[in-house]
Amino acid sequence: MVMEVIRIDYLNVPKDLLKSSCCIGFFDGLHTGHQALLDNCILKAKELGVQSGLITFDPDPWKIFFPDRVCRHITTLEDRIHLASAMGIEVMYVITFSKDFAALDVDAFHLLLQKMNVCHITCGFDFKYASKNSGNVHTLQNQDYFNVSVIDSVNSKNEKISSSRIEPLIQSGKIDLANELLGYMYSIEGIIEHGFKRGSTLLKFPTANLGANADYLVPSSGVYAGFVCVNDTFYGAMINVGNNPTFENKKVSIEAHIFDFDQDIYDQRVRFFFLKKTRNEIRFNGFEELKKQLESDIITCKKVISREKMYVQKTAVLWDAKVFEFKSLF
Ligand SMILES: Cc1cc2nc3c(=O)[nH]c(=O)nc-3n(C[C@H](O)[C@H](O)[C@H](O)COP(=O)(O)O)c2cc1C
Ligand SMILES: Nc1ncnc2c1ncn2[C@@H]1O[C@H](COP(=O)(O)OP(=O)(O)OP(=O)(O)O)[C@@H](O)[C@H]1O
Repeated sequence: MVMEVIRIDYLNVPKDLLKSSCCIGFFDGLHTGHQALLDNCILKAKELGVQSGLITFDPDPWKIFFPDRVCRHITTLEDRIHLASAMGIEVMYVITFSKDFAALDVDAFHLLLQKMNVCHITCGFDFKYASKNSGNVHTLQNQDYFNVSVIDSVNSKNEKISSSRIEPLIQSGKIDLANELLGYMYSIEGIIEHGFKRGSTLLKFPTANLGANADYLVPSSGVYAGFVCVNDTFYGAMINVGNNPTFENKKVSIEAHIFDFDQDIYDQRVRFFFLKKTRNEIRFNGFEELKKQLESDIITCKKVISREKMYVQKTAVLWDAKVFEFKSLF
């Protein structure tokens, strides 16, 4: 079923919205902590016989208050919409975040939710809202319009799972740990661009170069076992992030050698999935050394991918894709 996406600009709420049970927050990453909120929200919707909804904000509040700061994310708004739908949410309310919206007091915020026909709210124990974060779970529970479920902290290793905990894991290359907290494989979407063509000519290792959407967090330099999703199919791949020190490139590139793949995908929109970092980027003394390393990278990355079958399947389901089985290791 296609999820409905409804924009709400300031207090202009479309008329006749259906009754809903909603969870509320920014939800970058829709990680395993967020997923507990979604599960409760969907359960309550079923109990009450109403739609399940997710209320989020766009743009990121940080962009409104600090417009000059670089602000990267685990997921774009489009990803959040896609993942929420794949996780069973029926309607997504995207509230335009502005200085006026941020200035609403607690009562005005409650009134907005009532106008949206929300009859149940699910939020986390630390949810804050309204002007200067004056609203919290206690003020939310102390109004008369809707019921509230507060979800206790979902932890890993005695620490709350949060978007801000996952971000540095991605940026430092600890992708396997980030994936554990996300519950699926981290990914970056973009368009395949032309590289320097050394891969296909001199190295005989063709690579697809990703012109990544600038909203995403980029994993640190190094080689990763992962996948490239082309036309709803996950192809096993080894991905390099870095400036190719052997060739002293000026710019950091994100490129993948896709296993058993020979399609022309220039200018296509694709998604790179990161499973696990296998090594750092190295400066080699020429093509031959690099080529030898790439041959052994294939074996290492195929082994990593073969070990993580369940995990991969879970991510593919979220992205409505099938997984292409690459040829044997040798
Ligand atoms: C799995 C993989 C690992 C790589 N490792 C390195 C590396 O350690 N050092 C390096 O300088 N370049 C590395 N590269 C990048 C190659 O130098 C690059 O693919 C080659 O120069 C072709 O670039 P082009 O597509 O822009 O022509 C790696 C590429 C891949 C796909
Ligand atoms: N681990 C968690 N356990 C329970 N509730 C959570 C957890 N993480 C987030 N929430 C709740 O999910 C909603 C969305 O929160 P938010 O988008 O701020 O996520 P976050 O991961 O805490 O982000 P950040 O790290 O940027 O603060 C809020 O209601 C929040 O209280």
